Amino acid sequence: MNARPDTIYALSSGTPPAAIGIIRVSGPLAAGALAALAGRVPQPRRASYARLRHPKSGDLLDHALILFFPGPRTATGEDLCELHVHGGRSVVAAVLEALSTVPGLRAAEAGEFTRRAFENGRIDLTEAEGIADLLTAETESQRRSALAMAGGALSREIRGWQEQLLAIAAQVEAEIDFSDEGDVGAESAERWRPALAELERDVARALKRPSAERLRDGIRVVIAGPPNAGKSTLMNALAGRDVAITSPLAGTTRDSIEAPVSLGGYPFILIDTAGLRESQDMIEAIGVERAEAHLEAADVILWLGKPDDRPSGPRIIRISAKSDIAPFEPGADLAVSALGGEGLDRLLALLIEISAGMLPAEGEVAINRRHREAFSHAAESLKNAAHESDLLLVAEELRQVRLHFDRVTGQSGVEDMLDALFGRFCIGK
Ligand SMILES: Nc1nc2c(ncn2[C@@H]2O[C@H](COP(=O)(O)OP(=O)(O)OP(=O)(O)O)[C@@H](O)[C@H]2O)c(=O)[nH]1
Ligand SMILES: [K+]
Ligand SMILES: [Mg+2]
Repeated sequence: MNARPDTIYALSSGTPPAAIGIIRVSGPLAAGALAALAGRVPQPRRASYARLRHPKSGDLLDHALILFFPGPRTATGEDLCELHVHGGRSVVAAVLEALSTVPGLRAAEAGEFTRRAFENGRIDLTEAEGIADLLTAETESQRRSALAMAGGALSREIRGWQEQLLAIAAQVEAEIDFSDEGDVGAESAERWRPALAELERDVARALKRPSAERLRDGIRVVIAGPPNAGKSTLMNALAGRDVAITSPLAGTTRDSIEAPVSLGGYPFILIDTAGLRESQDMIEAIGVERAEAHLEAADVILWLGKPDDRPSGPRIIRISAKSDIAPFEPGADLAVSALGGEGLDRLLALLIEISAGMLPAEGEVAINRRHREAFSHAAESLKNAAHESDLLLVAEELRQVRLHFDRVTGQSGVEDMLDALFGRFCIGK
């Protein structure tokens, strides 16, 4: 970073018009910006009323609430101020324009406030990721996991591991020094091995955590079966809206249709597919191929065919469909009438029960691909260390483990991913 960073500003609240608009200014000139527009800098961390005037023309822009937060104990780690103005389009535009005339100020880029928080050590990388996830969270389970991550749940855990690692490494180093002096007793040696094994277990357990990608994109529920089984009707019933065309004609659905839905606070992607049959129709045949590909990638399959014909897959709910007019299929898990509503509640409950195991529990964080990669490298090095007898090599493996942990929290080797991460944020965050 520069010795003296730019002072940046942006509208941090939602798109106008709105009741209020909150404009944030961060950087060494934040107080100066307040002085330029409000004529004074208020007492730290106290909201106060001010008339905002254009610094050049002196025109009255708005009546506002202003706040000043002196760094470094602020959201960005810098001097920070907020202008709570009326959220009309032209009010916000006028105040932003006025700020642009203050020398040394410039408009913030997407995610730049959060990036400064990271660069100034206010948050680590996992917390920044948690904030990014929180901004896009649409379901309860996404919000809970993102909140835990943003609140530092994963950082705290890694900090704990780093401490254990440090203690182990110190003992290994001490043994290396002793063995140089040639007086190490074999039985006093290697007391650190159990601690190493424990750390290895902890990291292995973390690797089994639910995937953040699945949490973000939803659990893939594929509705499949022969033509006219009632798949699209069930899709519409579960989605609560008319997503797919239904009709008495077999072969109505020819392409797959996806609908993201939130059920019981969990994110799902419902996928309706073409009825599985040998078809002479080329387009329908392609649809059937797609259906089979979806079945391969499904997290859960809702099977509406004969229970014995079911495809192989991890989790299958065999549904005896059209229970209002059709007899129960022996071997099915439950009877459902998508039109009449019978069995829909039980199906929903079953889906949610299955999903609960795939998504993070209360207070637990899901880990993303980046975390997973670093953790599996760390696990690999921990394993190598555990099987190594040469203490110098053990020490080297432990050093590698530390670097992998550092990568997760952003202490090292992450420059390449920072732009990608902070680019996910909107301007003003
Ligand atoms: N009585 C009754 N009819 C149903 C039910 N579900 C679907 N149907 C009817 O069955 C017919 C076929 O339903 P679809 O939902 O189009 O079946 P599909 O499996 O998507 O059919 P394809 O896309 O052609 O493979 C339609 O006429 C629906 O109204 C149900 O629960 N009860
Ligand atoms: K049909
Ligand atoms: Mg259909």
